Amino acid sequence: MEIYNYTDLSKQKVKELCSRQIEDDKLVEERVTDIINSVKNDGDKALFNFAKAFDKVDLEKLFLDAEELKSIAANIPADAKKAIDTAYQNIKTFHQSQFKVEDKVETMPGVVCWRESRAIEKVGLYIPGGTAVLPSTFLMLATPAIIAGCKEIVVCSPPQSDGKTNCYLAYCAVLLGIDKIYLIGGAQAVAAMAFGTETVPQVNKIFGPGNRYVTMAKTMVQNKVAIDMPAGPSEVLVIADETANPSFVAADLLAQAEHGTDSQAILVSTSNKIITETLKQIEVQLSILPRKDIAAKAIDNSYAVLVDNLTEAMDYSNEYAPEHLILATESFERLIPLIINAGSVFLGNLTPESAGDYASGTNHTLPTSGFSKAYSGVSLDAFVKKITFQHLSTKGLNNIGPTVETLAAAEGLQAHKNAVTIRLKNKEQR
Ligand SMILES: NC(=O)c1ccc[n+]([C@@H]2O[C@H](COP(=O)([O-])OP(=O)(O)OC[C@H]3O[C@@H](n4cnc5c(N)ncnc54)[C@H](O)[C@@H]3O)[C@@H](O)[C@H]2O)c1
Ligand SMILES: N[C@H](CO)Cc1c[nH]c[nH+]1
Ligand SMILES: [Zn+2]
Repeated sequence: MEIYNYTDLSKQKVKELCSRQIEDDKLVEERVTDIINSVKNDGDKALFNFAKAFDKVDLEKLFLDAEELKSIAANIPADAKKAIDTAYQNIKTFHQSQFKVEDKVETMPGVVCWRESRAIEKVGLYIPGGTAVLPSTFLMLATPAIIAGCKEIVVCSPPQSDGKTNCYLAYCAVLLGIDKIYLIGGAQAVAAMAFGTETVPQVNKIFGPGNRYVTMAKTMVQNKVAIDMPAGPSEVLVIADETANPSFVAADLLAQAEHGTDSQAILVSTSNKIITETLKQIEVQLSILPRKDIAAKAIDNSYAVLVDNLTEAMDYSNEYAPEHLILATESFERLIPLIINAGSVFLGNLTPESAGDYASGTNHTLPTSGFSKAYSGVSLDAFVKKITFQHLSTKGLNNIGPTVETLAAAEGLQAHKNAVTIRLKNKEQR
């Protein structure tokens, strides 16, 4: 892990350090284009072929039904079942609290405007399953979809080598009342949900994190379906001052590093001592991780920045726009107003990022690669559309009419003007 001194960094270097561009992005784009075209042209046949090529499995069929899921779910260990139940309750509680009915507003006498939410009817959820199968993502996506009232929820996740799914995902399906899991991974799953195949229903919006193939596919199908956001390789930025605990900081950095070799774990600190001790702790903790090779590579692609003060640290973080921001400092309260760009924030020395990954209640599907500059993470809002309504009474028509007539005339749109004039003139027909 390289260490930089913020005062020595040129603007160009900061930009470079904040970019998540990887050299073979072009290659991924070409591969994904081919995959999308195959699914578009050959439907299910392409999906069977990709399962064989990428997941090394000869599938008999492309999904598991409710009976099969129930029988696989029966194998879940009791402690895992309890943990999933607890996480589900917290996620449900937090997302239910996001349900808000907005007030009607009288913008001028007799002119009333308001917004109502309607669920997106058909949604597609992608649950990663390459380097690790993520039942937590199933909870994070399906829970708000159900609360929002989405009618059709299509779930895709890569198949295991036995052509099935694991007991944790199956248990989530049973718990959530989802009666099918499509055994499809990668860009091909995204293409299947975007265009539909003989077996996979086409959806209106695709949600979920994934590797570079999945994320590239999501960005490429956007002229056909909506997507939640680019939620690619996980990343974390930790701001630590001298009140931080280096072993906690190291643990948080490694937690995101173990997701994949292309994950990033960035440390920004006001203290040289904290940086040195954290790096030592990373070595110690890394050695006992089962996924140490993956995490070590991600740590190699990451870096630390030494800053003069916490305000400078926040400046760097806002430029980087991390998926996860950890404020490992007792002064976290005063930093909150300075946060401009971040997917989700973890406050103080006792709040591990893993709490948000699994069970605190916030959603872990978050924008990566600097997209937290413009996107929010998944929430209940992502599963609904907001429809605006307006109603004009006689008083309202009289009040607003002349304004609309004048503006329509200014734009040279006579029919627009007439739609008002005809009503103003025909008082008896109102
Ligand atoms: N941003 C977020 O909110 C968030 C949340 C959870 C996980 N993640 C990230 O999701 C990612 C999950 O990635 P994963 O790989 O474990 O699972 P994945 O399910 O995203 O990808 C696995 C699939 O990738 C496809 N694939 C693999 N190699 C390929 C190749 N060479 N060419 C074409 N397709 C190929 C295969 O179809 C395979 O089924 C990780 O990077 C993790 O950090 C992000
Ligand atoms: N950290 C991931 C989001 O970037 C979510 C996750 C799932 N399981 C563990 N972690
Ligand atoms: Zn994680």
